[in-house]
Amino acid sequence: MTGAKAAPIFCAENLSLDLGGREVLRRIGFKLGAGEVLGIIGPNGAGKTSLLEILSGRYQPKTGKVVYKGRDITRLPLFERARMGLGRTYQTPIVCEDLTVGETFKAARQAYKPYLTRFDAEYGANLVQFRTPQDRPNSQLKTFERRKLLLANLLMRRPEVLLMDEPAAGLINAEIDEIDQILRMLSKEMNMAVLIVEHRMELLDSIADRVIVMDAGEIIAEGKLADIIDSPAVRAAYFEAH
Ligand SMILES: Nc1ncnc2c1ncn2[C@@H]1O[C@H](COP(=O)(O)OP(=O)(O)OP(=O)(O)O)[C@@H](O)[C@H]1O
Repeated sequence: MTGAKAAPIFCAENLSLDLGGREVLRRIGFKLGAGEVLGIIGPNGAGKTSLLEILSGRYQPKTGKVVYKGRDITRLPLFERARMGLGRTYQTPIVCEDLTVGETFKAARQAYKPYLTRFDAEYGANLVQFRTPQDRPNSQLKTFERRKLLLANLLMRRPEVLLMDEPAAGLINAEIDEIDQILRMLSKEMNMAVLIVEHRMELLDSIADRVIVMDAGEIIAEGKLADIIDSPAVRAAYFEAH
């Protein structure tokens, strides 16, 4: 069973957030099922990244809850959420420039206990078809290789929920197609729940089961991308000045 019909594994309930004395998120809620891909779109400043920060544990909300597998994890720090199976990726794929690919895998294997094996590292690399030689310095990696390296490092811990901030940023079309295939496989074959903040409509159109549109800190539309993208509320958010 896939999509919205699956039991939710990850939920946001009534999340609000103040930053710099201003309310940047208001009453945000959604449910994410195992095997489901939920896209989040919205104009600049809508609050998408702030929401990811709450979901992954960097920000504490003013109100509301983050629930993972039925457990309230709102107060748990980032690393504890990671241990429980929540993976987060960032818009900019930052790797340690002084390490090689092999050293990066080793550091990821030993990031926290239980330490993972080379077999786990190979498993992660195979999932994203990362074929760059182990002795290659990270400083020589292109954006796509950096993204894949970080994703492989994440996947070797076998997360059940992925929170992704613009996984297609800085990629060319052929690379976006590959990311599309990888995300499809992770969600539909491996049953991971995937939440993606993404500006590339073509990627979301292809893989998102459902999309949430945010504007000025609120959810203004939700549904299949094709059904909501031309709605008056969404058009107003994108094309009318606030
Ligand atoms: N640390 C901060 N202090 C004060 N205001 C902030 C802070 N971080 C973000 N904001 C404000 O919160 C609002 C939401 O920002 P956020 O980065 O979450 O939006 P976004 O939808 O991710 O935008 P973008 O698509 O440009 O990345 C914006 O108005 C932003 O200026």
